[in-house]
Amino acid sequence: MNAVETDGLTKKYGELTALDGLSLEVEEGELFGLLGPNGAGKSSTIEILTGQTKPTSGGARVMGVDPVENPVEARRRMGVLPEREDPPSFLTPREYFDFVADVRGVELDGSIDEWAERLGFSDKLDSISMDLSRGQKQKVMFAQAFVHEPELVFIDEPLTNLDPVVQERVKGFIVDYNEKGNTVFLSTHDITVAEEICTRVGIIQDGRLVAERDVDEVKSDGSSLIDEFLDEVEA
Ligand SMILES: Nc1ncnc2c1ncn2[C@@H]1O[C@H](COP(=O)(O)OP(=O)(O)OP(=O)(O)O)[C@@H](O)[C@H]1O
Repeated sequence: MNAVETDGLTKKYGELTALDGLSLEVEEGELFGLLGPNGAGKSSTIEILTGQTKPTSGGARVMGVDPVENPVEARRRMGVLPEREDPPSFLTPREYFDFVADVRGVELDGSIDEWAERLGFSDKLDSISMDLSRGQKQKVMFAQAFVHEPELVFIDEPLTNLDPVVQERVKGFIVDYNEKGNTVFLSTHDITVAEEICTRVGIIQDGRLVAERDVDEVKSDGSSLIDEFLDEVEA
């Protein structure tokens, strides 16, 4: 089964066309990277797939569910790290994780302390979230996407604001999570990251999918994703 499908997705914000008939498929078990320059439509795509906004036209399915018609059901089957969202200002990270676990119907059993240890925010678990740095907030948001161990995770620009040590840990975690059989759909403008961890990438420009590449095939052809990307984006 496809974990993600979109069919002719179009998204307009007033006069501006952010997505222009985007069709793509991601199979279960892939670590798929939606790669594209600033403003290409990556976040708009993820926002539709995760039921945060509706397309102007076209359709989508995630794990067989229509996220436009059934956003609550679709959200139950996925984890989401949105690009532009913070933990609630007046909750501590611990309180926020308790809330997320409650909504997802899971027991945390100390996993919060493990997450905090892994990503390096143990000393902030009981601080009010509004006092956290940008990167610390991002770590909390990254962890909340995984607490219920979803089979499908959307992560929008996962590494922005993170220091290099944490970036390495986050990349390693994403790869391990995918190797356990879960599907990961990430968006990034960082070609090096896509080449390092993704199994397949789709290149998006001006709201259209302009190319798809199997990352191992690109490497075994002796090519690099940056050359492929520049060819497509300049074309
Ligand atoms: N709520 C909105 N209102 C108006 N225009 C928007 C809105 N959200 C996005 N856009 C516009 O839609 C286009 C696509 O934006 P989107 O955030 O999807 O791109 P992106 O590929 O995620 O970019 P980036 O890498 O810079 O985050 C951009 O031109 C952006 O300015």
